[in-house]
Formats: sequence, C-alpha cells, structure tokens
Amino acid sequence: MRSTICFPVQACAPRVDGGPTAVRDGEHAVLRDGRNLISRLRHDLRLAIITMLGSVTAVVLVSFLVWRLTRGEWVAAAMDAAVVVTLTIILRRVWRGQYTERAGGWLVAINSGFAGLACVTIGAAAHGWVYLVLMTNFYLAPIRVAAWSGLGLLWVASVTLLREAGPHQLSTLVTWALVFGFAHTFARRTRQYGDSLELLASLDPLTRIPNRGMLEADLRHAIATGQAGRMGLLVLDIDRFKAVNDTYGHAAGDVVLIELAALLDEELRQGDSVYRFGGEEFVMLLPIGSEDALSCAGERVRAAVSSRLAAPGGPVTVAVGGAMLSTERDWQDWFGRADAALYLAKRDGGDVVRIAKPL
Ligand SMILES: Nc1nc2c(ncn2[C@@H]2O[C@H](COP(=O)(O)OP(=O)(O)OP(=O)(O)O)[C@@H](O)[C@H]2O)c(=O)[nH]1
Repeated sequence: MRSTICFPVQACAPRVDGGPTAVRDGEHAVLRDGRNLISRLRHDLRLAIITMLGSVTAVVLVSFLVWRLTRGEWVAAAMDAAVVVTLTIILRRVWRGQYTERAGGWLVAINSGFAGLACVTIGAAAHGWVYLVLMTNFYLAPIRVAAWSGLGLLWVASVTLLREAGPHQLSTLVTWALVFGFAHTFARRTRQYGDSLELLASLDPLTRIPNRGMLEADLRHAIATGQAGRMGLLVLDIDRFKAVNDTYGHAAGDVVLIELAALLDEELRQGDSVYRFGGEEFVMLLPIGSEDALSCAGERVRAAVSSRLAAPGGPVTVAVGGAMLSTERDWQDWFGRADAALYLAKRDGGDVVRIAKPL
C-alpha cells in the first residue's frame, strides 16, 4: 500500500492593525490562554499540583506577611515576601509551559523547608503539613529530589517531635514514615508504568519494531540537528503483498510482515534504525554519506529480502526508494522524495532500488 503523507495546514497570519479589532484580538488571546491553561491543568497532574500547592502556599504566606507587618516583624515579613515573589515567578513560568521539572524541584525545596520551619516554630500545629508535603513532593519533582527533601523534612520534624517522648509522638513518627514510604513506592510504580506505556506507544504491536510515531520523531531530530548529507532514508514496500493475503490468508500475511521486520532488524548496522511505517511499508534510517552509498545499502537489503524471505507461495521481494537528507526543513518533504523514488521502483516492476536525485 502506498503511503499517504499529510502536510500541515498553513497557519493564518495574525492581524497587526490597531483599533477595536486589535482590542478584540487581545481579548481573544487572553481567553484562548485561559482555556489552554485549563486544558493543560486537566491533563498534566504535576502542573495541577504545582498550581494548587503553589497558590495555596502563596495565599497562606501573604496572610502571614500581613500579620507580621502589623506586628512590626520586618525581617520575617521580608522573608515571606521573598518566598511569595519566588512562588509567583515559578507559577508564571510553569503556566507558560517553562521549566516544569525545575520549578517542581524548587517548590519541593520551599514546601519542605517551610514545613520543617513550621515544626520548629509552631510544633504540633504544623504536623498535618508534614503529611501533605511528604506525599505531594513525589508528584512535583523527580523521585530522587523528592526522596531527599522528604528525608530532610522527616529528620527536622522528628527532632522537634521527640523533644517530648510519648505514645502520641511515636504514633505521629510512624505514620509520617509510612506516608513517606507509601508515597515513594507509589511514585516508583507510577514511573515504571509510565515507562512501559511509553515503550508500548512507540512500538508497532505486530512486528515489535518502532512505529511511525518514532520514525517522525527521529526524522525531525535528524533535520533539527543538521544531518544534511549525512543521513539517508530507505522506504521499502512489499511487492504484490495483497496476493499473499488473498491467497493464504491474513495470518500468513502477518507472518511475512513479522519475518521481514526481523530480517531488516538483522541487516541494521551501527547507528541504523528500522520502523514499520504502516501496512506493508517499512523505513530504514541510516547515517550514510552519499546517494551512491545509500543505493548500495538499499541494494544489500533488497537482495537479502529476495534471497531469504519467503511466503507460502514463494520468495518475497521489496521495492526500495531512497533519499539523502538535503535542504529539507520538514520531514514530510524528505520522506516525500524517498516515496517518489519508491513509486519509480514500483513502476519498474518491484524488486529494485531507486534513489532520489540530489536537490
Ligand atoms: N496480513 C496483513 N496484511 C496487511 C497489514 N497491513 C496491510 N496489509 C495488506 O497489505 C495489502 C496491501 O495491498 P496493496 O496496497 O494493493 O499493495 P500490494 O499488493 O503489495 O501491491 P504493490 O505494492 O503495488 O506491489 C492489503 O492486502 C492489506 O490488507 C497487516 O498488518 N497484516
């Protein structure tokens, strides 16, 4: 099956004239930013927790600040003000989509520091905050940062708690430790599930090789890192594959696809990658220096397939189209050149390699 490449729709240029329309555009932009933020808050748990904790901490600190000002405690008031300003900067950056992880780390440090300070200054009244901070730290920052901050807080809080020894203090200490342990385990499990999901999302379920999403990401990366003249792309399409399905059944077709993926995987050299683009079309991305070298690589793979791969009815062959990365800025343009070369290989009867001319 030939691939269909979708090109992005050209974005409309924004209006630059003044007057009432510009004011309305400004209002629309504010509304749009607001809607974007709400949608991101719905989908990004860490962003939602940073927003909730950051806002609540800022509001609580502002009330402390006012209280300290009325009592003339200037140094403490200045410290509160500094933390409120820091929190506001973090929240603004996070809402604009910048530094979520770093901001989370700062928030973890601020929250743990303040919870520890509160234990030292107001004692038992701050114990509820210790639970909250121990738990939320793991949603805000990388596990290691959260764990060390949590251990620091546990240490400070325990020292203040054990000034008076008794069953109440022991019970509080044990429940803090348990909350910390559960939050740590839960965060590790969640990260493992996240990693497995990411892996599943990047692999083709039938052939277990990287899928089209991975290919697009790698093509974009090659373009972004300036690999022009140093990266080549081969697009392979099985010849008359429909006949295999129609004659021997879909399951036999699936076996051919799996075996082809395994064979291409075996043919990879250092730095090469293979992907299933879709249907019976596969792609190889190779660090390679010229059209001639790309043609040789395509020929080697084509010959390997025709000599080693068989369907129930006989040998399987592939048509191969290739293109070196040139001045393209979009992966679709690069892929489009290789796909046009593949079209020529198909037109010439398949089981051949055609490489796109240099731009
Ligand atoms: N078994 C199986 N078949 C698939 C899969 N994906 C696509 N196909 C089949 O691939 C075939 C593609 O048919 P065509 O586009 O006509 O391609 P072709 O028969 O190889 O013809 P040429 O490319 O012109 O040589 C169709 O029969 C699809 O059903 C899959 O995952 N498993």
